[in-house]
Amino acid sequence: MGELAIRAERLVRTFPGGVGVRGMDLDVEYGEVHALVGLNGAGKTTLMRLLLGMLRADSGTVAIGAPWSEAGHTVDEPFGYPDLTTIANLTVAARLRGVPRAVVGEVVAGAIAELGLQAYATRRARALSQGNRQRLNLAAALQHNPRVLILDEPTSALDPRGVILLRTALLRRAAEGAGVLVSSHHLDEVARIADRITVISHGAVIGSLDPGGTDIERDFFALVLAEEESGRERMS
Ligand SMILES: Nc1ncnc2c1ncn2[C@@H]1O[C@H](COP(=O)(O)OP(=O)(O)OP(=O)(O)O)[C@@H](O)[C@H]1O
Repeated sequence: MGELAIRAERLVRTFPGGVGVRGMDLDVEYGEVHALVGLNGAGKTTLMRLLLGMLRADSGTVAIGAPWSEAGHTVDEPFGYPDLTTIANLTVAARLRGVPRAVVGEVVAGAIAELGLQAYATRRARALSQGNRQRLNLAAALQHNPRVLILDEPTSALDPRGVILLRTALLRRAAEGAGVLVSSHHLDEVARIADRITVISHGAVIGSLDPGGTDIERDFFALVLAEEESGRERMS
């Protein structure tokens, strides 16, 4: 196996109220979309925050194969500066990722077109709908063509057109060699874009799903219920 975009080994992070992530291993290769699925509270966001260094692990290691300027994420992102327009927000985000001043206008225009934000380009962020705020966050995460992408539930507020735009954008980034980690509750959507699907439950990886499977929802619940059953047996 070649160089990895993301590698996490034996990651542990315990919260006062219980376990967030308990001994997780995960890797993302360059050129693939790797999806994380799991029920609410399974540990997806915690894992992503650990990968991005937003949260300190109790133990375990994380390696990201790109400098910050070549990474993009939408984990815990606010929706931009509320008083700045879409264009201004994206310009700031691009400059912060080191996009040269000479090409920043072109990069921002490309991101606005890619996420379908043309009609909102001069609108202040605070006046955007929730779905368009999510598009703005995604545009900021994608516009500098990062080599490593970490997106937490990127379609949660998107309309069907937005879902298609994002799908196209992520498949393009992966085809160009980026490593993409994405969490989602939309199993059908995940099956369309992911090369690998990892299922997590109660802070641990419990298995994987075949993106080409005929009934991915059934396979998902089979894994989750088996894990819950074995958890109950351990407790009894
Ligand atoms: N800051 C925190 N303090 C205490 N517990 C936390 C904190 N952050 C997360 N947790 C706990 O860690 C577990 C995993 O939460 P996490 O947000 O990672 O789940 P998730 O899989 O992203 O869920 P969802 O699908 O609902 O977004 C949950 O039990 C949650 O309550």
